[in-house]
Amino acid sequence: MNPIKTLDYGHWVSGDDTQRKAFAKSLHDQLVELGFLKLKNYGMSDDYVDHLFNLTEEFFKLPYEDKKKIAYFHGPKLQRGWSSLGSEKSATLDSPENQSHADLHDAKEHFDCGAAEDAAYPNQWPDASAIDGFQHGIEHYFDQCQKIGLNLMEALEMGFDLPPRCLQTRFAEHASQLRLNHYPPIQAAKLKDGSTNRLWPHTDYGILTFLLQDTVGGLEIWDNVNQAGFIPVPTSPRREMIVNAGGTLERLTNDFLKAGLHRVVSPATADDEGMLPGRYSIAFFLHTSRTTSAAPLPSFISADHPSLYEDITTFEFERRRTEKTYKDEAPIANGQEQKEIAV
Ligand SMILES: O=C(O)CCC(=O)C(=O)O
Ligand SMILES: [Fe+2]
Repeated sequence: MNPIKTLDYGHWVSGDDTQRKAFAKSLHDQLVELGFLKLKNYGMSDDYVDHLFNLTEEFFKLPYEDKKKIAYFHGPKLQRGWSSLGSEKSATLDSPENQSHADLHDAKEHFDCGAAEDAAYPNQWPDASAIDGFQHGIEHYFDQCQKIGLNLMEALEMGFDLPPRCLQTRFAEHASQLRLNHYPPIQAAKLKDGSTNRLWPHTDYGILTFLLQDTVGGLEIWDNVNQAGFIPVPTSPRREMIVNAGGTLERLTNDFLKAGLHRVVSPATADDEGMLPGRYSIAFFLHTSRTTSAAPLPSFISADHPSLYEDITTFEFERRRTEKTYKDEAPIANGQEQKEIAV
């Protein structure tokens, strides 16, 4: 049986005391045991989510020249705008099996943005004339996710029996990020040759990630319960929101809770010789204010379990992680090369 449980978010926001306590306990248990769960009834209709996926598809279908205008180049700034195929290298992150594989490619392109209020790192949007309603639609979804995230922080405080508001007060600044992912159609055989994957195993950096995926499949999570390999995340029902714990939460809890390792591969049902269809996903990364500490909270430190992490800011933690993924960055491929990398 698939161990990813589905929690009813409605029980948290409008349930009675018993339902709220049960939700907080399940959230805690799922994150501690597996690092993943799914949410239903999170307040967005199927039509709304369809609209988001339509905007996502429209963005990636824009001509190469339009995307290039808002290309992100690695540097001191945070990721904003379009990252071309192969520019980021998730294989250099933290999977036990791929630590030194800087030459492995992710067969995807993505678009990143922060909060509209995040003046320190302004967003880069495509021309409004090229794609109607994109900025407004994505900003709106961003705000919905941020609200869900803050609500879940209260649930986590209850689930972990932490002092009230000790997590919620860490979000004064708007430092979360939203990523649209596009995995272009690719020959299944290309993923089997060992150098390319849709997305190599990695953990995310923030507190929690909220992920929506389309119906193509291929997302797999590490089975932390049995330690017996990766297990597929079912694509149906499509509208459930997948939640996973990120690296900052792992640090704050002093490893009491581990960040969920995940990857995107060929779906199990794929024909080994054929083409995999293109795939889209939408990931929201809930981050604390950049100046807050990423050292373990006092509640998770004891004589038996001393602090495992140095006291750096969450921003510094994220910066170090991003630095790794752009190691050996290739120059941005031109339009034709983009197509060749994809197939
Ligand atoms: O595409 C997916 O399903 C996963 C995306 C992901 O893990 C990420 O963007 O960090
Ligand atoms: Fe991820």
